[in-house]
Amino acid sequence: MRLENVWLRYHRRGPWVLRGIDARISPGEVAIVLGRNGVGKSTLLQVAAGVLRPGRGRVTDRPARVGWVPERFPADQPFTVARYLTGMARVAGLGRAAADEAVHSWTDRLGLSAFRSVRLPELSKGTAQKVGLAQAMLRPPGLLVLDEPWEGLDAATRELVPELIDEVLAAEGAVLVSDHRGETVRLPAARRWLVADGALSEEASAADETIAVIEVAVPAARVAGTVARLRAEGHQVLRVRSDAANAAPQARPAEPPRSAGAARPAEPPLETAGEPTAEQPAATDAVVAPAAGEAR
Ligand SMILES: Nc1ncnc2c1ncn2[C@@H]1O[C@H](COP(=O)(O)OP(=O)(O)OP(=O)(O)O)[C@@H](O)[C@H]1O
Repeated sequence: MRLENVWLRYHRRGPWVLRGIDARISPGEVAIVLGRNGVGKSTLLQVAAGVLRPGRGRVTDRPARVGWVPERFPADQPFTVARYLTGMARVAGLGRAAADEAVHSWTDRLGLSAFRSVRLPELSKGTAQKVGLAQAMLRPPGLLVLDEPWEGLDAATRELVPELIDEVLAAEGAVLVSDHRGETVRLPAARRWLVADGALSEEASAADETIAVIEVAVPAARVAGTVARLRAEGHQVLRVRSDAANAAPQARPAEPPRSAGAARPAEPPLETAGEPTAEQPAATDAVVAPAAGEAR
């Protein structure tokens, strides 16, 4: 999704809150929107979510399904939790049975089961906020926009927010989130968008300096080629070890993976001391990390 030269003001002659914002977020990415109070973070999120229309400029390629969680859930509605969520699920396009199932599963997951027949205005702020989260997740969103999602939530649900974000990212959704509590330290891979004076700039992400270590199991015959390929792609190979437990026949893939390297015959062993050759046991873990300074 792209924001292209987006300008927004709330009143015809009022000051512009957003002034020519250009930004882009891709599937599988999360961006934290930062900035001092009143600078326009919520405004930007609402434009991204499609709640506000820019006065000038446009938003393109917004995913069809947007989950929008406002900072304050609008609880002044005369519905019970179950009725509200079922209605929202139907609006999101789910059939009756699928809507009931989604409501059941999300109220369970967010600890709302006991509140299904409670009317929205009777909920505490934190419980109402959970209803807001549930309605955004009833159908997996292509874009999830969370305005201060940790505000007022109990500890258990605060822990759940990064999990929900990860699920959206894993399904190739994108996530925008604002946070003044510092809870986004839980999202180390997030991009950081800074709003100031109506403009947006991107801070260097902590993820750019952070190294992640991935353990990869490959058939022993492919080790040398895999190691060579990973190095050629700029990754550091930290260690290669044989893994007797994984060498059992049922742990092997029925067919070797059909990646470009895997399709080749066993490559000659690397000469690095301690690295295995094609004669070593059937399953081996290569531990890799991105090379220092590698971009995300
Ligand atoms: N509905 C509205 N009508 C008029 N002005 C508004 C409205 N909503 C926000 N504003 C103004 O727009 C500016 C940006 O507000 P916004 O809520 O986007 O900031 P924010 O960075 O999210 O603030 P906070 O960190 O306090 O939540 C502020 O000056 C605010 O007073």
